[in-house]
Amino acid sequence: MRKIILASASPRRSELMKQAGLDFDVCVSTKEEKKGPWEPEEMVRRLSRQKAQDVAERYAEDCIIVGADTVVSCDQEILGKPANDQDAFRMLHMLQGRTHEVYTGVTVIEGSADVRKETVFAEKTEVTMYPMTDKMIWDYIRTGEPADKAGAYGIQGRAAVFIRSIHGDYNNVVGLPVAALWQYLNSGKEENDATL
Ligand SMILES: Cc1cn([C@H]2C[C@H](O)[C@@H](COP(=O)(O)OP(=O)(O)OP(=O)(O)O)O2)c(=O)[nH]c1=O
Repeated sequence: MRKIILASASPRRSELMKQAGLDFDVCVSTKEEKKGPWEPEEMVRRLSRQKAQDVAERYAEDCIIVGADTVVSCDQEILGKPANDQDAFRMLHMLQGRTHEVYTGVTVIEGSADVRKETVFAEKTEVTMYPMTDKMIWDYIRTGEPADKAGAYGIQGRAAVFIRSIHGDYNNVVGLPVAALWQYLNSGKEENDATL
């Protein structure tokens, strides 16, 4: 199996890769994310590609680069990380008591500098939240959890108590649809060549 490079600073993505038994190094993209007027699925596909391509430029040897990007979508609005606490409140106030979508895009770049193959895919998970009072939202914001998370919540953390149901891959909400990624990396391989 070729060396895998995770092009992400997200500790959640690293944890999920480890959980899947994948052996990898981390190399973080430093390019500013170029956001455009795209639909959420197109947005996460493009941003995951930007991250993977930026890191791929630093590796001439034969390897596999994985980039990912996660956004929340609600009322035709794309929610990334909140700019500040007020913004986190606005996002959580919008999301509470209803259903929204979480999209994660993944780009896999394989090969060496001479010949590279790019694969891009995206997963959608629907998340339904219980109603939250303003006090519940502010108490949650004070935990500090929303700051670095798309949509201002972490399903894997304290926000778990506000989740009524989900439809789709849980890990996709946490930032990486690791099953789909593992299946892709292992597709077409003989049993003895699997990365388990
Ligand atoms: C909705 C949700 C998002 N998130 C996180 C996943 C992502 O880390 C983050 C969205 O930000 P991203 O820009 O996708 O990723 P990142 O900035 O953390 O890392 P990098 O750009 O280096 O790859 O939100 C959770 O951890 N739990 C959740 O429930």
